[in-house]
Amino acid sequence: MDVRMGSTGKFFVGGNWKANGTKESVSKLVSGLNSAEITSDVEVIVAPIFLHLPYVVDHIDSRYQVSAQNCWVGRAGAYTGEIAPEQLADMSIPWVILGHSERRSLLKESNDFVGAKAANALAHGLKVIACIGETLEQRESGQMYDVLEGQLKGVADSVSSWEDVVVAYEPVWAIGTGKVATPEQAQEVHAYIRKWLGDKVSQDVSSATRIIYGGSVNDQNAAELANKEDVDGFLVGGASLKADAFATICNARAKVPA
Ligand SMILES: O=C[C@H](O)COP(=O)(O)O
Repeated sequence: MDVRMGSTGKFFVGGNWKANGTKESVSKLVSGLNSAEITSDVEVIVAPIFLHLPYVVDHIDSRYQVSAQNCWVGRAGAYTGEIAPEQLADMSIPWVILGHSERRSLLKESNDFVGAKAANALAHGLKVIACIGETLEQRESGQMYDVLEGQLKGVADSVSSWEDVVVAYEPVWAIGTGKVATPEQAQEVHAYIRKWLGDKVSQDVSSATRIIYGGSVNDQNAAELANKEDVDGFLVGGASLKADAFATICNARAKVPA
């Protein structure tokens, strides 16, 4: 087993459906995924909106796991509009995406808040895809590593066990823009994240934690990115809404010559 590939030893691909979908389109997407050919060497997660979670849990093939796109920072209770991690667990939802840049920018989620949510989700038995990433302005003004470190520290300060954490590096400038990071850019940042985990958390966590890339991944560019040493998978937005394209992305590592 490749020790970098986390406890399951598998390449990891998440499909973040964001706030997309109707009953009809989600039903078609689930059917398409159920008949897609996907290598067994990959762990695949799909993340519909809260409303569609029960349908997807009930109808998607067991080759896929289901994720929420957010959860509350505390327990269930008087928090209007929120959904607590134990409620997701009760609905057989094993994963949650936290700290996505759309929530950080649009909803002003801070590094500490994301870290607290991650710790709370883990404490209630969920697995966490923790997202980090810099804006173009931050990259071009030389602040990229400070920004990434602040985001990593937000998680590391709150989380004591990393076994059920996947880190998603998603440069904001690449999300939904069609401007994918080059394989070299992705590798450079993934290597930085792995080193940071080794220096600040532990070598074991650094070796075992999967670091996945997100930002304009599609069926054309996935294989080249998957070939990079520290790219352990993908978090896919737009292309995850098409079953064929998503299946190709899921199989991207399998297509890379050893
Ligand atoms: O969570 C997924 C990312 O935001 C990437 O989205 P995208 O593939 O549409 O660029």
